[in-house]
Amino acid sequence: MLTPDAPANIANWMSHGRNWGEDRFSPLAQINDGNVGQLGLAWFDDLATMRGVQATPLVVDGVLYNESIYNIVTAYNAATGERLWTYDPQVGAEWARLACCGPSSRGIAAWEGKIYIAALDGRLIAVDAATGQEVWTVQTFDRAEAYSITGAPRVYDGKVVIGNGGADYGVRGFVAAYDAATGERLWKFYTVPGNPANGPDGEASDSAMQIALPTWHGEWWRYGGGGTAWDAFAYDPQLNLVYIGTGNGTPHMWHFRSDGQGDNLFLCSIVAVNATSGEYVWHYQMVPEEDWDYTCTQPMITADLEIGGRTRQVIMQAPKNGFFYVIDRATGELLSAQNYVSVNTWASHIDRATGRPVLMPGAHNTTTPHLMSPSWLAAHTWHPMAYSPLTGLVYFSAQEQGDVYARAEDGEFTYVHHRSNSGQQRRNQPELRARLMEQARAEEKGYLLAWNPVTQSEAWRVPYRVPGSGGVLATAGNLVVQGTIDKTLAIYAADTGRKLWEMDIDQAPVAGAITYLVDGVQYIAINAGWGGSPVYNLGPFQTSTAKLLVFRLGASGVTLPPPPPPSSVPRPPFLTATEDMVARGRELYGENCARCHGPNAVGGMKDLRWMTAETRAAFADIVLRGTLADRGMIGFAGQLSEADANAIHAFLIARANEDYADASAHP
Ligand SMILES: O=C(O)c1cc(C(=O)O)c2c(n1)C(=O)C(=O)c1cc(C(=O)O)[nH]c1-2
Ligand SMILES: [Ca+2]
Repeated sequence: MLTPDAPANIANWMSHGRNWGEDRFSPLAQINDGNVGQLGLAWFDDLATMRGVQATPLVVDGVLYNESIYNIVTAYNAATGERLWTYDPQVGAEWARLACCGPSSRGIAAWEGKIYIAALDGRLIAVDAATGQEVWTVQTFDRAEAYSITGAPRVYDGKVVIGNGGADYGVRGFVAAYDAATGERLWKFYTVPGNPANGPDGEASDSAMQIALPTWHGEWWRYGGGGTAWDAFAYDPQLNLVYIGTGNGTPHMWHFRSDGQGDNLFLCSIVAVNATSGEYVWHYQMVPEEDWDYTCTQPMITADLEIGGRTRQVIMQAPKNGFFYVIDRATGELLSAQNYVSVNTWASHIDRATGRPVLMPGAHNTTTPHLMSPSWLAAHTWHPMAYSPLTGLVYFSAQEQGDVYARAEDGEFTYVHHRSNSGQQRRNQPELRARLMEQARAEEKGYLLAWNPVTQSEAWRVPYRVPGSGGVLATAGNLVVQGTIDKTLAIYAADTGRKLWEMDIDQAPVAGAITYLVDGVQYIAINAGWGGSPVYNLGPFQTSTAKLLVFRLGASGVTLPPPPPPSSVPRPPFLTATEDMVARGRELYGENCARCHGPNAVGGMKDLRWMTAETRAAFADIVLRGTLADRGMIGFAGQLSEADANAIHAFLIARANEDYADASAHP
């Protein structure tokens, strides 16, 4: 059986992180630091969407499998770009509302002649890799709950492992494994406990809930509790362990979720489970008392490192909270942890003896607004990370991006099904809030970081203008490949960070690149489509559609279509609403709109500051009655009133007036 790790598989990119340890390091070196200057565009495919495309393509034996938005999968001849088949699972556009950051998927899985698609609406679908014909489909979650899937499935030992998202709305996270041949469910592992009155779930490997239960208080199960495994997994076939990265709690505010008590296992943890049974083996919790939408679903990489004169089997992660962790992957013991960005609002350090963060005074949320950096916007989020065993360095997109947090007053928080249930309030002390927000924006940084996991120190960095650059690939050609927020694809020397090659592509890829070999020729491929979490740094106008780009040495003659001319910035209407109404709109915007349209209404998949007069006239119809539902902007009539929509519009007009002079100067 040809596994992703097999040396015979050097030409392929068969699994999400290339191998089961997900190091995103390719031993291919035909394209290298000596000749990368000759890299040119070999072929591309226009994905015909303005949404972010986050998927890592796969390549198996000369066929490239790619996934666009709404889980549409296309197979290509990997050398020529000829389309072989397309499979569209027909995901309803309304599911985009339950995906915080767009209807994108981070990828697919391949195994024994099948391609596995984890659809946004919870279906796990196996299609024939040769024809794109559906083989089997199972529904992985209850469609009445606020779950969605954006993460890539993985196949380990003939089992398809898949998690889900939804902790920002209110669900109970779990991971399940299905027989890759038949779709039969083999195990299910909950990441947080359910209502203790209901007893164990006989269908799940539930023993770990006895460990988790004492760490929860109050009535968290009413809200689901969270802990969703929405992105990263890794697998060690010798230890027979599947590593699960878990997410934040629901509601975000610890005070409302768990009466402000307890660690709340297994939120923001790595949990190792037995690959055969789904039974708990060990856990390490990065963020006890989770209170900030910090997630530990970030990419995990296994490696064998020389630490203190011994070879250690480790798993590494750089989660949202800004610390880089090196953990023994057999036992879960913390070997080291060091901050890779400035973290001085959350924790001073991680105590080696207890493995716990030493929180800064004032880190936990109160009703007074305070600035947290890192914030939910993440010091590093799902963007693929790479590790080169040749340089011994880990490469990832790091950023310093704070945000203002304050929790609602007691009695002010009411849970609403299918809605963002953060437990925050965005009204108190608006002047303090505005000042902190300004400070956060002024302190923003984004860079490509090369990190030594043994010494826990920075090797080099490439600073960018702003946060928001993409995933990373490392190769034996001494290359590190990254899409940048400056709308380029860039390649750096893996040992020094020196820039070797860069191309304008009029798109800022957030996804990770891959590399593969067909008929002795090495290619580099990447999805270039900007969107997802830090959705606001590209400026008000994103111009080109998303594209799959494929490069090789010496390619010439293939050029991208010229970018459409930027549209001008429409002058916003005068602000006539009261301050109170704007404040109410700010709050509603933060709870309902910010995840897609950007914090503080900057950027997003549609920048709402720069609506045309026609869109403004139709605002309530769009927001409440879903007149743009076919584009994924579903109506919020169940959650918002006419007055709410007007308040949100007033807030957007206020924001547009604040920023108009700047935006019209730099369209
Ligand atoms: O709590 C969750 O279940 C959940 C899910 C997702 C997701 O599925 O994309 C994200 C997050 N949280 C999240 O916290 C986050 O920052 C985030 C960024 C992105 C993205 O696609 O860029 N997704 C998600
Ligand atoms: Ca989240």
